Amino acid sequence: MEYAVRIQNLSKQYPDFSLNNISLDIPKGSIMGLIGENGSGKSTTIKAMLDIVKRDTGEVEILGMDIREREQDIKEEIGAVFSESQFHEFLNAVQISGIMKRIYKNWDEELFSSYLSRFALPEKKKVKEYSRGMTMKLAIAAALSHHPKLLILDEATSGLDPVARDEILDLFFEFIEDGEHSVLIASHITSDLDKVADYITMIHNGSILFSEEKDQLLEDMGILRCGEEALAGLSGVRIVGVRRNPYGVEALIHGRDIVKRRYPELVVDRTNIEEIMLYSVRRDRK
Ligand SMILES: Nc1ncnc2c1ncn2[C@@H]1O[C@H](COP(=O)(O)OP(=O)(O)OP(=O)(O)O)[C@@H](O)[C@H]1O
Repeated sequence: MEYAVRIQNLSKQYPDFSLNNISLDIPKGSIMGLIGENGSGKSTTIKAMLDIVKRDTGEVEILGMDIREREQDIKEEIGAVFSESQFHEFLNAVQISGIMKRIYKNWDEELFSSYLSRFALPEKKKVKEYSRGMTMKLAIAAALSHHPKLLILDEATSGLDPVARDEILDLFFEFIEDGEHSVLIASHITSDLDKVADYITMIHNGSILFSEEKDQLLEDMGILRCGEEALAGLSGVRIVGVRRNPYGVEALIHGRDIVKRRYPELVVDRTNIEEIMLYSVRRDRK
């Protein structure tokens, strides 16, 4: 398998936080969703991976290149969007295009202009007169207009309404369609990742809880609703987290198939990324 990104044992120590031995691979042509609570280390992972903050340990290979050796070449191949606005608020889209042309060898004015029309972004309006959603769309348009191979988004869709988000998600599908382009999205909007991600990595307290193929994860895991006794009597099933209510228990488990086969009398429902995230974190807090 070819990889767009390979990260091995990436660590970064801040006075009150440490990112611990993060290892993760993003196969070429796929969308990786990075999830985790506020402050879990998603942005630090992205920044350390891109050498925006200095990492303490670890190896990072992007599109087969070492970021420390070929930073400029790699930056030409990456489109990155962060949640904070990247453009000076007194600029308009035309002026931004002029600046980007000087930064990126492959800057494509026509492509940028076509994204502006597609997202209904006025060319002459200053960024400060844009809404938050418009600013995010502008940043995504700019990130895509130098023909990057890898798109990295850190909470970039959170300011968008559901219609605009859907539009952007469609764009991501188009982007990876040829198998040569890949996307890394750090997002709290787990429903977006349910829709588009091929892989999900969850970070918790600076460490990776899991990094797996989404379909496999959703196929394997399930929410079991039963009584305390039935839960205690399960075998061959790994319990990730449990919620108790007056009527019984709800547990996130690995091995939905095993439950169905061995315990046909029990109810086990499909789950989604949001439940996986909530139960995984609650386990830690019990
Ligand atoms: N420059 C810095 N100096 C010191 N601590 C930092 C710095 N940047 C981030 N941190 C700390 O690292 C931890 C992880 O922050 P990070 O921004 O990576 O989390 P996140 O998962 O992206 O959170 P969110 O979902 O809120 O954006 C936090 O405790 C934060 O205070």
